[in-house]
This record gives sequence, structure tokens and C-alpha cells, in this order.
Amino acid sequence: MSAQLIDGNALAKKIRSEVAERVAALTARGHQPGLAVILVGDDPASQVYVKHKVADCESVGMRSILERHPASLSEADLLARLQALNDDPTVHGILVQMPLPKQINPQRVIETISTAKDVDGYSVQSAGDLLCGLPGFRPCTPYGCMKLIETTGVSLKGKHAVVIGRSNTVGKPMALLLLQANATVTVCHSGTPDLGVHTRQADIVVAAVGRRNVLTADMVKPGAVVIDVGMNKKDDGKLCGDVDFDAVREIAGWITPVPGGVGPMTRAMLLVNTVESAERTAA
Ligand SMILES: Nc1nc(=O)c2c([nH]1)NC[C@@H]1CN(c3ccc(C(=O)N[C@@H](CCC(=O)O)C(=O)O)cc3)C=[N+]21
Repeated sequence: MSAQLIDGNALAKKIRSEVAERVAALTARGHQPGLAVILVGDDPASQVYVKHKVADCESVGMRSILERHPASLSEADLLARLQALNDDPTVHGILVQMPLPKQINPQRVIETISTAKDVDGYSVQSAGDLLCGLPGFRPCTPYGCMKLIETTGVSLKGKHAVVIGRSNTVGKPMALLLLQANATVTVCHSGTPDLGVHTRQADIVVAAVGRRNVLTADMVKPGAVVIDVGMNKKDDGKLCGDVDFDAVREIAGWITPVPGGVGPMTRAMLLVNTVESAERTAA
């Protein structure tokens, strides 16, 4: 028996159509939501991602402001730009594409963005809101993973969820979201001696390491929900995740593909956070 595919493209499309309705309602009241996307330098992958985000905004009727800066931009100049966007009432979300050139401290950049416009959910305030279960912007990738898990109909209450990876943007917030949904949560990482011991117990596995074949078929409990956050390149240049997809899909109950799983949902949740920000401002 083969796992059911969780279609991230289809779910993202449905979410975009819901966002489009909220955008239209706000726009009719003179509050068109706006997202500022800032790209520093000319990293090819970042250019593609940023283009996608701008196109996503257009597809839901949101205004996007794309700012491109040279890789030599100083930190002070970037912070000054962010202050101007903080003060601009037509901008409801601000995203600074990561990674940044080395002369710029990313944490300082994140903390300069107004909490009310931190639609990436990367700031210490947003992280603290999540930790405490308070309203605030949730980081888009783990937020999207929760929506993907929801579509399986598998209830998280009382289930064992294993997160592989402990980054501030994915692993840690993922664990907190699962915990808030009443799962029993284990966080594994590069210092975990035997990953399989943990993942074989898991009803839900979220792999967010950034390395191929982190999760193989022998590490998965039959019927488990497998969410693959990885974005790696194979030798043939094709995109693949952290999960040994072809083998794991024979064991798992549900699995997300790469591409077409978590990636499109990350972008969809950015739109959700931005429309939410605009709704709060308009209220
Ligand atoms: N401030 C900031 N916020 C981010 O959210 C952020 C960032 N910086 N820096 C880079 C990472 C990466 N990221 C992706 C989002 C969607 C896809 C995506 O849509 N992927 C498609 C495939 C795209 C392709 O074919 O290359 C998919 O998985 O189906 C990929 C990568 C957001 N990031």
C-alpha cells in the first residue's frame, strides 16, 4: 500500500482563493493590503523566490513593493529603508529575503521590522508570542506544515510528533505549533545518536534538516504522516527533499512531495499573514 500524497500546490491554491476574498473586501474599504519584499544582492535562488512572492501577491490582488539593493548595501542603509517601510501605512508586511550579505547582521534587520509587519514571524517578539500561545505571526513554513497535516484529517491530540531539525525558522517553531496542538513532541538534531529510535515511534514526522535521505523507509512507522521541508539538489540538478521519497511512500500513510509540498504552502502562509496584518490595521 502506498501513501496518500499531500498536495501542497492544491492546498496553496485554495488558501490563495480565500486570501483573495479577504483582500477584495479590504480593498473595497480603501485598505488594499501591501507586502514589501526586499532583496539584497543577486543570489540566483533568492531572485527566483522573490519573483514568486511578487507573483503570488498579484494573484490575490495584493500590492507588492519589490526593492532590490546591491550586495554592497550597508546595514545602516538597509535599517533606514526598513524604518521608512515601518512608517508607511500602505505597507502591511515586510519581508527581507535571507540570506543577507555578510556585512549585514540578520538578527538586527529582523528586530528593526515592526512586530506588526513581521509577516515572516522571525522576530524575537513573534517567537515569544508563539512560545506563550499568544496571537502573533507564525513563521510561514511551519505554519504551512500545520495546514498540510490538517488536510490528512489525522488529529494531533495525543499523537507523537517527531521534528528533525532545530532551526529558529522551522524546527523550533514547528515543535511549538505541534505542542500547542496537543501532540507529544520530540525534537531531534545533529547531536541525536540514533534518529530512527525516535522516528519509528512517530505518528507524524517533520524533516527539516537540508540534507538528502535523512529519513529512510526503515525509520518510518507504517501509516505515519511524513512532512518534508527539505530543499536539496540531486546530482541531476533536480529538486529533492530530506526524505527518501520513493521508499518512504511505500510505508507512510501520507507524505508531501518535493517540489509541490511545503514550498508552495510557505508562500501561501506569507499571504495569509499579510492579509491578517492589513485586517488588524483596518479594524
Ligand atoms: N525572509 C525570508 N523568508 C522566507 O520565507 C525565505 C527566505 N527569507 N529565504 C529563503 C527561504 C526559502 N523559501 C522558499 C519558499 C518557497 C519555495 C517554493 O515555493 N518551492 C517550490 C519549488 C520552487 C522551485 O521549483 O525552485 C516547491 O517546493 O514546490 C521555496 C523556498 C522561503 N524562504
